[in-house]
Amino acid sequence: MKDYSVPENNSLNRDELRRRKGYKKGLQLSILVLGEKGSGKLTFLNNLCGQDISLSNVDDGDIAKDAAIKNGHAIEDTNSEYKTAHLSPGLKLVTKRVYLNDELGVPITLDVILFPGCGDNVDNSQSSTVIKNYLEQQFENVLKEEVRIKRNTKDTDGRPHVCLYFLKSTPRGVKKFDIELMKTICDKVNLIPIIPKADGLTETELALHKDIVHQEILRNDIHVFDFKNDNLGETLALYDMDLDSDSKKSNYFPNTKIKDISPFAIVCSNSVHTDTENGVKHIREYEWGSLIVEDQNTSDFIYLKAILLGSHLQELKDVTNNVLYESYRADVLTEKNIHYDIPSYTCIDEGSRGSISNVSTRRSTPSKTPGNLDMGDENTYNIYKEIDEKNKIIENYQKKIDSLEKMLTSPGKNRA
Ligand SMILES: Nc1nc2c(ncn2[C@@H]2O[C@H](COP(=O)(O)OP(=O)(O)OP(=O)(O)O)[C@@H](O)[C@H]2O)c(=O)[nH]1
Repeated sequence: MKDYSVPENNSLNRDELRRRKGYKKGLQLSILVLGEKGSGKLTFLNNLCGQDISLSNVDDGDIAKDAAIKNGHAIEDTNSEYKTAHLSPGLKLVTKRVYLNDELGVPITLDVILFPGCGDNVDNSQSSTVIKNYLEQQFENVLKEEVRIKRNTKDTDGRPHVCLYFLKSTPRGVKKFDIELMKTICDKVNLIPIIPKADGLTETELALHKDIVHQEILRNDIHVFDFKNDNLGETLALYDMDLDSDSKKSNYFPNTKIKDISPFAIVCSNSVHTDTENGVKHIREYEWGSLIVEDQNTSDFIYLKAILLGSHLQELKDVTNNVLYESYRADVLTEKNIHYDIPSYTCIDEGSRGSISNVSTRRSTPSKTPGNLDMGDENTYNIYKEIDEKNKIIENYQKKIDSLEKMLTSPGKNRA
């Protein structure tokens, strides 16, 4: 386990201090996992978490589930044997909170969200809408909470930060249903396509399937998470692992771009092997021998794990909040003809935080001009009312700040 204490005679920069503070508090990530029955979702999650997460014993207190069910966007999972989901029509929602530590010993709270039955019904036509509604409902919950005077965003934020979409290889390429669903949700969640059970494919078949998935994504204008120019070497280094320089031990070079290996092809297993030197590893056994799931040469599993729980965890959250949610928020407020700039404090970084007065003046101005708000709409009226109350509070604070500033800058007062 890493030591996060400040070393003697060594001053840490602000970013490093902030990072360490965050690490002490622990990290949180919400993962939505989609894919048809038997595609290996649960096995992957077990390998990712390093424990049997046993979804049959779901946590009833989960926010996402409650929120969706209350709003009629998903059918409650009354049958704890969720594995029989395909026998009954419709789509279920299962959520689970898992507590784990990453390789560096940092505590991570992982919220897992699954929709058993997705793509498994004879008629799957409603699934895309249900899942899209669920994602929008999570945004809506945050938006409603944001405009309250006393906010409790911690308990109402059920937004998944990433969707791992398991695309089983079929002789006909990617299924139409999967393309439709990915298209429907790609602007609501960071999408990362996965090719599971890569051990069932020869190298040539895998390359062909990756290429087919890639082409379908481009042709259908599906927006997948943008890894920009990040490379694999850095990803592993940040997670305290090295890309094996021995080309026999790694499929890629350290400067290989992550986007060039996507979609990730993974192999997972429920068999655990523990030894004193390498700790716990997952093994997939065959008649001819065995594979270690965590080996760099076996599949892309270890890169995906490093990306999710290490190098890109914060970026997945930032993009969810600052890009996907912001776009939803702008669309909703524009639709309702609300021209207010509802404060989004998370977007204010150190650089732009300098002037509180700028922020409050900008927000307070429109509170006196309701414009063409549809005040007949109760929801709009409530939002407007809460914004107005909030702006009044900000204005009062601004007045106090102004008078304090005057006191401080007045030479007569300073001398007194
Ligand atoms: N060969 C191979 N089998 C795998 C792999 N991953 C999972 N499996 C097997 O595939 C079967 C289904 O795996 P699950 O993880 O239960 O699949 P799931 O998508 O969660 O399925 P549902 O729970 O029914 O939705 C199990 O027998 C796993 O052992 C893999 O990488 N390779």
